[in-house]
Amino acid sequence: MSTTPVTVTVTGAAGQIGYALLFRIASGAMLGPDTPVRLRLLEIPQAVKAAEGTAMELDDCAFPLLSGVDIYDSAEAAFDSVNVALLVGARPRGPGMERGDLLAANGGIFGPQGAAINKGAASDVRVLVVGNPANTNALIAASHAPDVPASRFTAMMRLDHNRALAQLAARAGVGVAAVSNVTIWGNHSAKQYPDIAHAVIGGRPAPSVIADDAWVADTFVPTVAKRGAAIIEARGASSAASAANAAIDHVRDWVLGTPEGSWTSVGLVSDGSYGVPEGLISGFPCVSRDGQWEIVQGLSVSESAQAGIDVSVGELVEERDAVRELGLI
Ligand SMILES: NC(=O)C1=CN([C@@H]2O[C@H](COP(=O)(O)OP(=O)(O)OC[C@H]3O[C@@H](n4cnc5c(N)ncnc54)[C@H](O)[C@@H]3O)[C@@H](O)[C@H]2O)C=CC1
Ligand SMILES: O=C([O-])CC(=O)C(=O)O
Repeated sequence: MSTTPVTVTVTGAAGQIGYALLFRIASGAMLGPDTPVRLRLLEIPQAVKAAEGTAMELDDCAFPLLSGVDIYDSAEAAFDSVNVALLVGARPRGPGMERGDLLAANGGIFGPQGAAINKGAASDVRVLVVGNPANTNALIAASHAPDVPASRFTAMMRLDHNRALAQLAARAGVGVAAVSNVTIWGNHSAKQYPDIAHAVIGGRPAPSVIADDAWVADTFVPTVAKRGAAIIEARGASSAASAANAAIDHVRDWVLGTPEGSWTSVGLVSDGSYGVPEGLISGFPCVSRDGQWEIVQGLSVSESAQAGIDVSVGELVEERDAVRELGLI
């Protein structure tokens, strides 16, 4: 076992996702069974007491890998020496809202947090933004951290990716482990483009296993893209356990590597690949090698897929322009 703990900061630690996330990080599900972790919880002052309750429960689990829990209401203190930063703390949407409607309420959180990461984070810092609208919030945070490579700021597309795997597995009547290489392009929003063109089901191309273009276009794509709203409608609150699980999957693959032969979906800064304007944080098919995300290159993109990607990327451009207007980047 390694002896130096990895410092993991979780913002919004007293919230719903925080409650589903912290115990799994402390159990070793995120960084592996040999890596001790030191948790730093960031909350707003009014929620510090609730975070203290969560920290008491973490103690009571007696996790062998948990080397300490500290609670902060200052971003600078919480991100000092951080290796993995999970930016969850932000308002969730309610029924009838789109995630983009949260920009005005949440955008202001991510500039100061990006600046604090720039100031104090460890040189290997990896950042995952979960708080919505995640892609544009990640853009805001990255733009306040000029000394940190932009590729270290990622946005969570993994929940959409996992939703797509589950829908395909159910349709094909196979276990979810038999499905791979789905891509969620663009924005984590209702305009995302879930793409099965290169997906594999049980070793065979997904389009020929499913063999039903109408189901893909009229059922699969909207089910995945609108799943967050369906959960809010059913639960009366936004996805929490599945979001926490996706965050664990994202960071685990980033640090430990994606399984050989398969990729996942990551909100990563664009280098211009697949026509996505440079600098936007967009969903791409990605593999992780040696602890770095790389966009999978050379995939064929049909005309209709490109149209779907363009719509979603257009929304990212609008969000970027809106936060520019608000002076957030
Ligand atoms: N990217 C994704 O796939 C998903 C994103 N989300 C988003 O994650 C965010 C959190 O969701 P929940 O945990 O359900 O919400 P919640 O309302 O239960 O918890 C949010 C927590 O963040 C804290 N917070 C607010 N401002 C903060 C700040 N400046 N610094 C630190 N903490 C702060 C609040 O005090 C609260 O405890 C929401 O924006 C939600 O929309 C939710 C599900 C999936
Ligand atoms: O839909 C929401 O507002 C929460 C979220 O991002 C998701 O479940 O994908």
